[in-house]
Amino acid sequence: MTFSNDPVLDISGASVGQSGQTILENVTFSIDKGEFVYLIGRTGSGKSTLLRTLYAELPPHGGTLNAVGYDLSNLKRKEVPRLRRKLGIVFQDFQLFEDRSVAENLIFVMKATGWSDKSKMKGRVAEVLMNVGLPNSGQKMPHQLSGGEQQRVGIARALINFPNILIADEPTGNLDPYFSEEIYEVFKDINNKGTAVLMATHDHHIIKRHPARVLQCEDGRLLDSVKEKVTYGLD
Ligand SMILES: Nc1ncnc2c1ncn2[C@@H]1O[C@H](COP(=O)(O)OP(=O)(O)OP(=O)(O)O)[C@@H](O)[C@H]1O
Repeated sequence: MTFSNDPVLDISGASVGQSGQTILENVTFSIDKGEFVYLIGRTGSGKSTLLRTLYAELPPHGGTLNAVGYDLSNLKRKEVPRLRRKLGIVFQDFQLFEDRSVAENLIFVMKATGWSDKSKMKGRVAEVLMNVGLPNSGQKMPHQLSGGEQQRVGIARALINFPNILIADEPTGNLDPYFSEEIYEVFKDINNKGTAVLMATHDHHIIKRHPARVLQCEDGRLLDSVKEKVTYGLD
């Protein structure tokens, strides 16, 4: 159960890794409702591993991990879809179905997550497309959209079930700088309305232009700019 003032992510003494290898140890941080936090670190430092653990694609190797009210160390398989309704995921490569329209991409996720009322689905599709600044694109096919617009659809999809936090793994990694800025603005707009954001990025220009709390993966540890100096690429 999540109470209104509980952090959306509350991680203490956690180890994360994959294929039996631990990548980050003693990871401790929490993210409150409505916070905006960057996750940085060199290639291979463990950003994706941490994010994939948070959305239950990888099991934690130890510690206490609470994500949107779910205990990730004891998560039952049937709870994973419920966790992912409260925690929206945005990918670097958009991961849209190329043979379905924008609206159909969104409706696919809605049906898979328990929506059935057609008029409610239509209403929610219009709402999330409005939230990401694509009010008239429901009938378009992904290939008719720019990369930046396709990522907006990816964000709209992550918003469908009113998540408490958006977790984004290098959402601007496939975009040129103009679209990167635009996508940042979409995240910030959503964040200003109360949804927390945890964004992994290599884009130090964005962090410099829009400073916020930074978590940094370095040498198997996670540094937190609230408590210590983070350095990688920011000086
Ligand atoms: N499937 C896998 N099995 C075992 N080790 C892996 C696997 N995928 C990645 N790794 C290792 O885990 C470590 C962390 O990788 P991860 O992808 O989390 O880093 P990252 O910080 O997200 O990097 P990038 O910025 O390139 O996305 C790396 O040393 C990598 O080689």
